[in-house]
Amino acid sequence: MADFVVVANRLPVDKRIEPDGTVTYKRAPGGLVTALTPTLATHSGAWVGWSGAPNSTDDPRVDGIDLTSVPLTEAEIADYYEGFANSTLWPLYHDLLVEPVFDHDWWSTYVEVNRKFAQAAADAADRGATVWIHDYQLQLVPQMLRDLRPDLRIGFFLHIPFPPYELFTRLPWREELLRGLLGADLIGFHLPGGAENFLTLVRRVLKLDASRDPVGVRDGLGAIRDGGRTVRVGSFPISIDAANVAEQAAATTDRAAQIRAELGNPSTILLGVDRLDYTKGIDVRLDALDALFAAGRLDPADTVFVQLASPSRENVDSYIAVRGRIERAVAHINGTHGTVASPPIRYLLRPVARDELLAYFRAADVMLVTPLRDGMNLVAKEYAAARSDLGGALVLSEFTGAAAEMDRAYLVNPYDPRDVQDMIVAAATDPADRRRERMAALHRQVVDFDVDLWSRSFLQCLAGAAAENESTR
Ligand SMILES: Nc1ncnc2c1ncn2[C@@H]1O[C@H](COP(=O)(O)OP(=O)(O)O)[C@@H](O)[C@H]1O
Ligand SMILES: O=P(O)(O)OC[C@H]1O[C@H](O[C@H]2O[C@H](CO)[C@@H](O)[C@H](O)[C@H]2O)[C@H](O)[C@@H](O)[C@@H]1O
Repeated sequence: MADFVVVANRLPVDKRIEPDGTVTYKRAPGGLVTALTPTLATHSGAWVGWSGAPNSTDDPRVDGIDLTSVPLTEAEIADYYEGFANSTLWPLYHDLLVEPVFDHDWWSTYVEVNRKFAQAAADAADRGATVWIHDYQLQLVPQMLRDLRPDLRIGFFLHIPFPPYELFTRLPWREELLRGLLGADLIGFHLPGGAENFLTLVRRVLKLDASRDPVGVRDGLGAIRDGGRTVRVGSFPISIDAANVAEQAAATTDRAAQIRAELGNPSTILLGVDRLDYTKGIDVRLDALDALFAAGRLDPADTVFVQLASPSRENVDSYIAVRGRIERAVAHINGTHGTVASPPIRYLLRPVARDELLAYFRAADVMLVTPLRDGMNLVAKEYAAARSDLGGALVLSEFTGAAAEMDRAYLVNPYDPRDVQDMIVAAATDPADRRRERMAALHRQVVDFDVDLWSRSFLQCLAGAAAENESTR
């Protein structure tokens, strides 16, 4: 039994089957696992999640963490993960960038799968344990778990934007989702705006007494009175292990120089690093580069843009469509502005090893992070952390959570093509001392506000909120 349990859609491990048939597990390098490893290591920690493959029941122990697999059938993966989570909630919570699908069968499967996760968490948690539930895939788990185990301290964190009343209330299941979340003692969002949207929804849809004061960052929590309990609501912007990224990136100097040489030593290397998702605005930056080459504002013979894309949710129609759009744009730009020997766009559709990624960060003169909407965007923070040499420049969409903290980036409105073009040119051509001064501020920001602060501040507020509820039980 564990006294600290993380519940997330995915387990934090990569499973490998070796050529001789033996199975090995390696800790996945994701932000969440990095953030929570210290807490998991100092407690008897457990992690409840899905392996990413159908019907997996392995429960390995990796790096001192007990992993509990929630097995999902192929039909559940289709209806819960690809369906309700990523074809209904994901587009609805990301400003309707594609049309969400409202399907009652998907909803039924979402309820059933959330129940499986709640039961697995209830089975893993010791008496009075702290359980931290993550993200939009599991919004019903807090209340389901509270019904099963009223003794637990329950926190919930949403990693994606939380929409305003006018969008959220399109959901036929809006009351059930709000009620599901209210099972937590503390509900965390990246930004105060998400927390305030939630308070408004609870007041208007559920007619509960919810505070109206602005929510602060890691402070100034909102409060909802629900029967005898108080549910606290706050803003906790996630970050990265910046010191570690900086140290590892500094060790890639040789490889970074080699990358520049492999690309033909152009004057300017631009870089994009993303999951292949329509929210990330990969097409926004490609369109801007096409226009800049056509107008002669950037020289395609002396500029290279490297887009490293990681395949994502490949069975979902909107992801198949965005891949097609991006690949057509890459072919169009190279065909129009390049030569056979030196195409200005280099595009890779597979995940890149961590060290290699850090070397690309060190090689890039300009990092392009142009999402149309993004809860946080850890790539922007990784780039700033990697540039302890104070080189490079970050072009960052105002529609990312990261923009709220990284205001010394070259901020752009991704919906305004001219603004994106102008900012790319400014980031590439501003005097070196101005670029350096901006990067120094960004680097300091990510080092000072790291992922440890994120998890510590959330867990501290959770302990306070839960103790308050326990004292009135
Ligand atoms: N092509 C890639 N190869 C390797 N890692 C990648 C690639 N694309 C993205 N990543 C990593 O995945 C994570 C993405 O996190 P984030 O920017 O917050 O967006 P999201 O979680 O929505 O994908 C970062 O840690 C980033 O380094
Ligand atoms: O699990 P997948 O379907 O493969 O998707 C990967 C993750 O994508 C989302 O990430 C979000 O969380 C990041 C960290 O807080 C944040 O920076 C980013 O803006 C979000 O998009 C998703 O929320 C995770 O659940 C997925 O595991």
